[in-house]
Amino acid sequence: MTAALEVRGMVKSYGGARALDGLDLHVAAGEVHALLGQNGCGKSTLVKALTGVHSPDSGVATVFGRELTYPVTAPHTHGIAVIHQDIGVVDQMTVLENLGVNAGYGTRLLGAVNTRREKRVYGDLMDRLDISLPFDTLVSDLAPAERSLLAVVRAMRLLEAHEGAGQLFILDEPTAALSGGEAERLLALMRRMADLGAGVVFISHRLAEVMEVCDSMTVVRAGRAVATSPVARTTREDIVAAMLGRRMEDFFPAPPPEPVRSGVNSARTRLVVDGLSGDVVQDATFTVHAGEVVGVTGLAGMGQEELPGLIAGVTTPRRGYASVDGTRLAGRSPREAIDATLALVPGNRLRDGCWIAGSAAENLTLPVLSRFARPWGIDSAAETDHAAERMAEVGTFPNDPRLPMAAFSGGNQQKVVFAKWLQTGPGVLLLDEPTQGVDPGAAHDLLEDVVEIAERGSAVVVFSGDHEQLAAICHRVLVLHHGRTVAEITRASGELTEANLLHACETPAAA
Ligand SMILES: Nc1ncnc2c1ncn2[C@@H]1O[C@H](COP(=O)(O)OP(=O)(O)OP(=O)(O)O)[C@@H](O)[C@H]1O
Repeated sequence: MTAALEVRGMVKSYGGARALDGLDLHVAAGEVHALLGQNGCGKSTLVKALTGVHSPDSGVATVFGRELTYPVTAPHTHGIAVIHQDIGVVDQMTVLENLGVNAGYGTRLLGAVNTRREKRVYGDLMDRLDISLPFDTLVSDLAPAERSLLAVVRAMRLLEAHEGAGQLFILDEPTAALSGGEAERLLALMRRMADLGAGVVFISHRLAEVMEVCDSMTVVRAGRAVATSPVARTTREDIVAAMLGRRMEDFFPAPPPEPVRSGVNSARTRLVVDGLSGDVVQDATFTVHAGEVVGVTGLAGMGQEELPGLIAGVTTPRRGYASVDGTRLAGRSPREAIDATLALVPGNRLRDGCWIAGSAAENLTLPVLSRFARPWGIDSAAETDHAAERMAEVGTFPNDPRLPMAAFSGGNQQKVVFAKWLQTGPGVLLLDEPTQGVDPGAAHDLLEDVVEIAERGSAVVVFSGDHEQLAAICHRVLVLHHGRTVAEITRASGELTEANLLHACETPAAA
């Protein structure tokens, strides 16, 4: 079979640290190939080397038989397209305008874009891919998966403009922010792209999806390929063992013992949400007790993205309120919520969670900076020691608080953001997609911390589209549909399963 991508002995160091240590990789044309590994094992570094963000120190990469020369310029002319999670489509423009952004094809010199012809070309392309997107719809009105489909269509058109080159698509955690049904649409498209002859590399921490869509996989550990095999001949447990270098018994920790919620010995109510409404969320009303882990889920756009910000005062509610330990929040500032010991670990790490140019220590100590204030200024040695301890607790790699956040892999940035809020000992902890982009080993460790903090008496709310995770770690899960709570599934009922949660999200009337 033709090799879409052949990498031999690729090495890349940052300073003294080797991110790639002689990496080998073979991706055949016509297959979906999973590139797997712990956070920081070198996956993004490989992608950056193939797309010219930086050059490797040594090693050879061949795309459809043509060897790349470094630095790689204009990767699309070599047949390489990368679809990132943050896919770079413009919300305020229509689908067609987005498709035209990087395409000069329809234009004549100083002439207008030939819209009819462009629509026909893209229409044919979408037919081949077995998808359809409404050309005149604003991208902001598309479903999340459709934004990714759009990015793929745009990339494919760009590659097809270079006849002769094959097509190598690298999808870097494209489904991380999608719920189950939405992710399926993208998986189907990946399959279709491979069936049309492209080589498709799927970088993901979501192993269920890998098992579903991929033909083969390579596991990378510390910059080297440590396992490669057809997916049909491996198991999820084997993959994780290859990633971590040890077997993991359970993918998720068990929730803490269920607190008693009513009666004389009942656990104290820590969070009250009463009639809270925003743009999407309507009349959210629930309580969370000390020691409880409560999930909130729904399909994309149903309100679970908005609710954490409403509770934490990041967005001012239209109606209703939240209170923490009896203190009613006005909902107008996050500071007020933080003072009431409510912590929100935000979902979009780059937008809300971290200061990318700052060091890990500066990011981590932000909520507790006053502890390091001395008459002469900040005691940065104490600050760094403190950050190193907290980072070790959540297993950040490398454990060097002086490095800028930009030097950490995505999953490790998430661990720093997590540690930042855990250290405040929150009475109420809101976690928005807490393990997005985090590898299964690290996700297990982070969730163990969540369980522990609940055991120590915090009230925890997890907002997530990952139903397997919610079913595993929560005492009960609320399901939102068009902003309203349409179901509450409890562990005690024995009904709290991944399948039931998905069913309740997709067919709310039956829930
Ligand atoms: N600009 C940089 N400066 C210093 N070190 C870096 C830089 N970029 C990456 N690294 C280091 O290189 C290693 C590989 O990082 P990379 O981003 O390739 O990991 P990854 O496998 O993509 O992880 P994730 O699954 O978390 O996205 C990590 O140890 C990371 O800290």
